[in-house]
Amino acid sequence: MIRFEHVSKRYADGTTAVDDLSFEVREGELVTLVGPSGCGKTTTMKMVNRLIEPTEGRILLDGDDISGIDPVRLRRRIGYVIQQVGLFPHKTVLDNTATVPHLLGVRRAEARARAAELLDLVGLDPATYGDRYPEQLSGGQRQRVGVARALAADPPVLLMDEPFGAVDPVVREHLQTEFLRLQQTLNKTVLFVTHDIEEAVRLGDRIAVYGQGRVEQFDTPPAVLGAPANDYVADFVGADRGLKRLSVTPIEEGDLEQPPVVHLDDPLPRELDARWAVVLDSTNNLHGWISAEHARTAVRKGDTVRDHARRMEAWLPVGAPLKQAFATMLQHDAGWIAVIDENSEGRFLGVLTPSGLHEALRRSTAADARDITRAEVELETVKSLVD
Ligand SMILES: Nc1ncnc2c1ncn2[C@@H]1O[C@H](COP(=O)(O)OP(=O)(O)OP(=O)(O)O)[C@@H](O)[C@H]1O
Repeated sequence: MIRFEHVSKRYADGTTAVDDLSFEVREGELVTLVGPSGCGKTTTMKMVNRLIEPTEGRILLDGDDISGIDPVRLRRRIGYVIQQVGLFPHKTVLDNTATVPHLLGVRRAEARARAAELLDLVGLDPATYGDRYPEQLSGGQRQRVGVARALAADPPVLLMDEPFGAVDPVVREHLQTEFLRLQQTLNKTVLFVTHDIEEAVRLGDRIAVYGQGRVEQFDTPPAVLGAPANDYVADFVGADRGLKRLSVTPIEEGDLEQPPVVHLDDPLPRELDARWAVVLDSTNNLHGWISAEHARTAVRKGDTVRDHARRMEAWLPVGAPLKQAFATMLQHDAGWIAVIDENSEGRFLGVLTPSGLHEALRRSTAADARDITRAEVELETVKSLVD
């Protein structure tokens, strides 16, 4: 979708801002560009909408060399969100959002109706906020209007340059969560600049880690965290990368163990093969659990599992991040957590235990595929937490 082919940018004063960049952002993919200040992220982004022209190489959008596309036409296909949102101070929130479609010839009423939908989509009630002026909004609300405005012309591509950089960490996390949810339905092709590795890892399908003007590693968050390409990347992602990887590694079915299972209407068993069993209903959905000791001591003639089962307080869908599993285990002081398939009405799949969690992390490093020994991959932090 967006393809960089040996792209370099040298400024007149001799600064090489970007040096021989080659990578591709696939359709519907969110790629984060992360690196320290001055490493060339913004330059990379501005070359995509031709605010800056490369000195060498070419950039293709949907297979077309953008140097042959009129910049104004090009920018209609590309939404742009920047940190200083740049809203028009004398226009209302609704009019700010409707500006671009209106400029593109959409009738005013239609543009405003669409703008109202978009404000709703980014979590701002148009009835409450539509008639306000930018100065009457909080920083986070202004950023949302910035996102809504960039989406207004429905461009297939979004460029986002530190869009959540100017708000406090709590609002920032909130905006990130909302943006991820939005992206799940919109499926835009997104290039997202940040200097914050946590943000890059959280949002990116893939991450480009920049050194000075060069991409040092371009890979998925688990791969960057699990197998940094070199010392520079390892240093940049931080010593706690093992922990960070917990947030980007999903629970897979293969990570799960199969405990003994009983059904609600079964007679209460006197003996179980383990200290506890999972209790399912007649459609194999998760109901709860039962402890072996309780079954042994409490059983009376004619009792069924239903009479003694305890409801499950916590479970997770398959695909949830390991961090959530770990947090849930800690919160409930539980040695295992049940995992269900939300797509098939909550069918029980198995349980995740600390050792399953540890194995999942190992898998996620792709260490074996890269032929590096497990000892080289930093798992110690997590290991010490779960052992
Ligand atoms: N017009 C210019 N003339 C000369 N050098 C420039 C110009 N614009 C940017 N640079 C230099 O190019 C390099 C890359 O700048 P760029 O803005 O792309 O970095 P960045 O990674 O986005 O940094 P930040 O996170 O601080 O925004 C920097 O060293 C910067 O000083």
